[in-house]
Amino acid sequence: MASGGGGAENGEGRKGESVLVTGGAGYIGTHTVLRLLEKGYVVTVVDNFHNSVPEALDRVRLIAGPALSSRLDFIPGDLKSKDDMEKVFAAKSYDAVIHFAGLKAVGESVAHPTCTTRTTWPAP
Ligand SMILES: O=c1ccn([C@@H]2O[C@H](COP(=O)(O)OP(=O)(O)O[C@H]3O[C@H](CO)[C@@H](O)[C@H](O)[C@H]3O)[C@@H](O)[C@H]2O)c(=O)[nH]1
Repeated sequence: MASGGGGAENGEGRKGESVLVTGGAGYIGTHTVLRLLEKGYVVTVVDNFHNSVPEALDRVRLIAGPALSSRLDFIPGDLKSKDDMEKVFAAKSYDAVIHFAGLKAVGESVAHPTCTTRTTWPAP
């Protein structure tokens, strides 16, 4: 997160700051989203469920409870699609982006090297 004011430096988070989490339905993503909500951030997840399921975000909402979940938005989207990304950035402004929507399985990267590269280093 950017520095300057607030309590982010001592681990308190900055209430109301908006964070976009790509791949927020994945393993590390869901844990991070939950922690961000607990810290007071407004969180938007973009994910195409390439390697996860919608129920993962349902479980985050269940654990977080209705109050914290009211600060969680989900936008379906593919990082390789310029149209999808324009929708994500038209929806609101973000104070920070955390990029977890990477493909890193060795077998998949050997079988589909172009797709892996374009996803992990977004092309649009
Ligand atoms: O083009 C893409 C590609 C991926 N994703 C999403 O990005 C997320 C990536 O999450 P995941 O595949 O779970 O990766 P990690 O969170 O890095 O977790 C991986 O790495 C962990 C640490 O090694 C392991 O414990 C997990 O089992 C393994 O899934 C998933 O929701 C995907 O659907 C997209 O949205 N778009």
